[in-house]
Amino acid sequence: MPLVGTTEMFKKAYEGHYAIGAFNVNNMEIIQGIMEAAKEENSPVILQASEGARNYAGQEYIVGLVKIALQDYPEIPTALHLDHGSSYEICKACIDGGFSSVMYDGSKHPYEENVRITKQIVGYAHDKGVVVEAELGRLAGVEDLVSVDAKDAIFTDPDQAAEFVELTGCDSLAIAIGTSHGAYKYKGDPYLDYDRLEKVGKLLPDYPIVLHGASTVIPEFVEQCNAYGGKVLGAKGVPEDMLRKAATMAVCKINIDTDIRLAMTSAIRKALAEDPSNFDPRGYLKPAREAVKQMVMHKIEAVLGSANTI
Ligand SMILES: O=C(CO)COP(=O)(O)O
Ligand SMILES: O=C[C@H](O)COP(=O)(O)O
Ligand SMILES: [Zn+2]
Ligand SMILES: [Zn+2]
Repeated sequence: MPLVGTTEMFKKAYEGHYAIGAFNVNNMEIIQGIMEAAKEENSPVILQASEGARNYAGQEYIVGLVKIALQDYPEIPTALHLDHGSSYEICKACIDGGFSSVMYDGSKHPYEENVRITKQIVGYAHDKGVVVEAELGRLAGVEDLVSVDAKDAIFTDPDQAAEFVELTGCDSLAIAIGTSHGAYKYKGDPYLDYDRLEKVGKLLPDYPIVLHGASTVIPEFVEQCNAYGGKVLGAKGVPEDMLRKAATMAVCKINIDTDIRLAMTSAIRKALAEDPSNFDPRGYLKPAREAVKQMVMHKIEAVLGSANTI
């Protein structure tokens, strides 16, 4: 099967009250680990590359590696997605280069400009059969969100979200309801604004919503990092049961990068510490790839609910 867009997988996920995992990829081992997990779980998957990933590996390497993975796993519906594209030019380069889905993240721009550029990208992408994710709202840390006013200032406004989708024609929308990127998401208790998500769902029926910044920062992996010389202190993520609940609502795509980073790095630290004489990269990259696989399998089972949906 060639790369697919996300329309079909999101439709099934919406109807089935589960979500598709979008996992960030930067190299061969990460792609292989994710695809092995998708195969084992019989689940569709989204491989996503950020601008940082494009700079690190090179766009053509990423596309090439994913195409080879597809030959190995032709039965797995797989999308290749640009994560947080910051301009029309970068989205266009990915569309022209073989991606099946792109995100334009205009959330830092004024609303009108976000609408204008998103619409322009949707026009180009749809002509080429590529789907577009957009973003509205700010994925800030929520430690200061004590008041309703503060939430309204940062989180996505449901009415504006409905208008934005109508104006731009984007195929999915990332919203801000309390998640944020990285390993340090909350100073206080974890929080997701389900009321807001429900309002968005009512105003945009049958429409796929995306959650960024949805890693859980599983303590076991932080502890393993730190036990083998790491220094990851005070990290906190979104509890998995909270994400599972969001996946049963309008959320059809859940983005996970940090948990894969922690899984890989803790595996590499452990392997190096346990065999200090080893200097063969395969000695630590093999357990790292296995750690990616196990993490993705765990996410599919505990968070996404997308196992056996092919
Ligand atoms: O949203 C993400 C990628 O776009 C990743 O979020 P995490 O940092 O929570 O893994
Ligand atoms: O949301 C960002 C993703 O975690 C990708 O991170 P990156 O830009 O460092 O590749
Ligand atoms: Zn963003
Ligand atoms: Zn993101």
